[in-house]
Order: sequence, then structure tokens, then C-alpha cells
Amino acid sequence: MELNDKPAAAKASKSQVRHKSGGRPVGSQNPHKPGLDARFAASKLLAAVVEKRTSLDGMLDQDHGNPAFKALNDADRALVRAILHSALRYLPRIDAIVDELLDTPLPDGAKSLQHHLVVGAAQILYLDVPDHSAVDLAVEQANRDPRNRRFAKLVNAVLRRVSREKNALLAHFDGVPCVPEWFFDRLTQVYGRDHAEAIARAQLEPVMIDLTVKSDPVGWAARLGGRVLPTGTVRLDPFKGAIPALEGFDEGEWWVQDAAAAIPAKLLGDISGLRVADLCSAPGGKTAQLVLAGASVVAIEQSAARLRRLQANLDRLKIHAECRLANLLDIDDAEGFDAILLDAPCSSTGTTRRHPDVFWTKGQADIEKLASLQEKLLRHALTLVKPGGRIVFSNCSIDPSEGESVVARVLADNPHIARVPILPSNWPGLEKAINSLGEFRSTSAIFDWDGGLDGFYAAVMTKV
Ligand SMILES: C[S@@+](CC[C@H](N)C(=O)[O-])C[C@H]1O[C@@H](n2cnc3c(N)ncnc32)[C@H](O)[C@@H]1O
Repeated sequence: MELNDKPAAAKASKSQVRHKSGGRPVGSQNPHKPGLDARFAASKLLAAVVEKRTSLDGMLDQDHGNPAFKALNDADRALVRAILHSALRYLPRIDAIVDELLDTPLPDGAKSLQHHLVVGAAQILYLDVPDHSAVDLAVEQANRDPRNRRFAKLVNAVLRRVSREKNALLAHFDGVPCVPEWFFDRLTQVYGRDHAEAIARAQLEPVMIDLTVKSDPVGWAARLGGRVLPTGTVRLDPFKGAIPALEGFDEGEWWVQDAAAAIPAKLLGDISGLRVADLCSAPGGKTAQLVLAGASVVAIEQSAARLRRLQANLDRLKIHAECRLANLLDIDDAEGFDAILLDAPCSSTGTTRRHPDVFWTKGQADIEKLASLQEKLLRHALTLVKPGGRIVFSNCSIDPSEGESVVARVLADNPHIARVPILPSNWPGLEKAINSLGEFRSTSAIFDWDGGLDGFYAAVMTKV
């Protein structure tokens, strides 16, 4: 997903929150209350995630995002991102703290008030924002809504207590897992309780920034102050600043791609000179890898907006692929590709460290639906590869029903398709992520590498 993201500051800095000249930043709508629009936007988008299960990525798009977000200036956009990221990352804990401080639960019709409280508390507890400003703006939000006005004093009292008792509250609620119950139960069922707890803990670790570089990883690691992982990814510590401002971005020398997401394309092996289909291709991180590995790539994508983004990403990288707007189910076997990568749509539960909204926008029913879609896509993809050709099936879910089970079912009734086991000896540093069947299976909990990896699944097959 990474190329998709418009990279932004990981955390709002004080300079972004306070306005540099002390005056109104360009684009701000409220000259008398700087930052108020950002808080309203944060509450609104939080409501869309938790009540309507709307994914954050689309709403935070610079050009096509939610109007309340697009109306903000750059500093306020960065602040909204930071607030939402913290609010969603720590939501179970913040909810528990707010509940604790309310004498009686808020009435059913006061959902927006709850969002203002969460947005305020997230800033006080987890962001570098002056507490008084978080409190004042939450009170102002309540005051401006006739339905909430009578609760403005309550908002003031609760958030002032959050501010006063911050350390004690954080310590007291430290044990509340920051993943929803349905997710934790499923992890426990699949991986066992210790592993599930480790994944829940990893959720709160700082998330590194991983780059795939066109060439010279050692040189780029030195220039950008990062390190090279055993798989060739350049890893940077999180920093306060904009990724596009880094050396090499404008020149298209690298792109953001989690180290785990960079594995599937490599599993196709030597593809130099081959005609390769990247069947679910946008935003294009894997397309770029395939082209750089020397293949002639047909990138297929069914969403026009996402295909445009893929094209823009490839343009920045000065990389050429044939980009086709199509449903892969409509592509027929006359095409005969030498190799295929199917990075299928999934629940994205492996990426919750970076995309904590996934917890609140996806559920068990989505996982089941996606698993059956993946099986359909994989069965069709297998018809498009020439005999002797390789297929890699991958996705960023950590639920085996979207990975291991799909492949097992397809192999079971497809005698012309054989598994190609991934050999741990060929992947130094990744041994723990290769299962007994020779499939790649990472979770955020099983890595010794500083900063870990996202959860990912990949299997390699061939047509015999
Ligand atoms: C997980 S994303 C792919 C990420 C991409 N491989 C990368 O590394 O940047 C899945 C993509 O598949 C696309 N997609 C889903 N169903 C499709 C279909 N039937 N045909 C073509 N594309 C599809 C989605 O629009 C989405 O962009």
C-alpha cells in the first residue's frame, strides 16, 4: 500500500500546531480559533471510520480526499493525520480512559461528543500539542453544536482531568490491548495467545520507514541515515518531516515499501526478459520492482483512480510498464504470460501498525468474503500463465484464511499446478518467516530485525 500513501509527517510537531508567525496559517477557516477546523475534521473523519467503516487512506488523499480535510492547509492536514493515527492506534485505551472519567455514560445521541473527547484526549496523551489548546478547542467544538452545547462543561472537566492525571491514567490503562476483541480472539485462535499478545504489543512500537531503492542500497542508506536490511530494503527511523523532502524522492531513486511487501516480487526469481503480469497492481510498488528486475510488465488494475495513481508513481520513478484498466477476470488465456504476480485485495490486517483504521473498518465477515474473492482471482490467474511459468500469490493479511487456506484449496483440485517451496537457505534473515510448506508468512511479532516487518503472506507455484 505504501506507494499509495502521500507520505507525511509521522507526528505533528509543535511548530505545525502553533502557527509560525503567530497569525493565521494560509487556508485556515477560523481566524479567531486557529486549529479548530483541524479538530472538527479529525472528529468527523474519526466518526466516518468507526461508525461508517470508511477507510482513512481515501479520506486523507490530498487531491480526492474528504472535503473537510482538503479544505485545510498543509500544517493542519499533518495535524489531522497525526491526531487520527494516535486516536485509532490507541482507541481502546482512550475509550477506557474517557469512560473512567465520565460519571455517567454519554447519551446515545451524543456520539459526536464522544469523538471530540477522543480527539482531545489523543492529543493530550500521545501528541506534542499543548494540553490547554487541545482542551479549549474540544470545548469550542461542543459549544458550536447546539446538540452538544450543554455538555461543554463536561468536556472541559474530563479533558482537564486527562491532562492533570495523564501519567497515572496512562500507567493504569497500560494493560488494555490496543486491538479490538474480535481481532485478538482470531489471532489467539490462529497463532496462540503468546503470539497474539506479541502482535498486540508490536502494534504500539514505532513504525520504521522502509524504502525500496532502484540501486545502491548501501549508498542510499548512508545518504539518508538508514541501514540496509538483509533483504536489501533501506530502513529509516521514523522522523518528523515530509518524506518527499528527502534526497532522491524527486529524482525517483526510491519508493516507500515495507520490507515484507517487497518480498513477493522477488519470489518470482530471475524474470529478466520475461513477459510478466502484475494482476492487482496499484499503487505499483511491486510493478516497479518487476520492471527493475528486467521484465516486460503488464500492470492490470480495475480501479481507474488507482491506475492513475500507479501511473503517477511510475512516472516519478521514470519506470515504464504497460498499464491496463481491466478486471483481471476479463483477461483471457490467449495472453499467455511467462510469470504472474497476484497481490490480491485483502483485509490488510498485516498493516495495522501503519493503518490502524483497518481494525475498525474490517471484520471477520469481510475476511471471509475477501478469502472467497481471492480464491476466484487465483483460480483465474492460474489460467493466464504459460506451462512452466511461475505464479506468486500474496497479500498483506495475517489471517491464514486469506493466505494458506486459499492456496491449499486451489492446489488440492488443480493437478497442473505445483507448489514451489521457498527455501530458507536462500533467504538469510527471513528463516523464521518461512513455514514448513515453504510459504512466506510474516507477522509483526516474529522478527528480530529492529522495527520488525508488516504481516504478509506469499506462496510460489508453477504450472506443470
Ligand atoms: C493489495 S492492492 C495491490 C497492491 C500492489 N500490488 C502494490 O504492491 O502496490 C490490490 C489491488 O487490486 C485491485 N483489484 C481488486 N480486484 C481486482 C480485479 N478483479 N482486477 C484487477 N484489479 C483488482 C484493487 O483495486 C487494488 O488496487
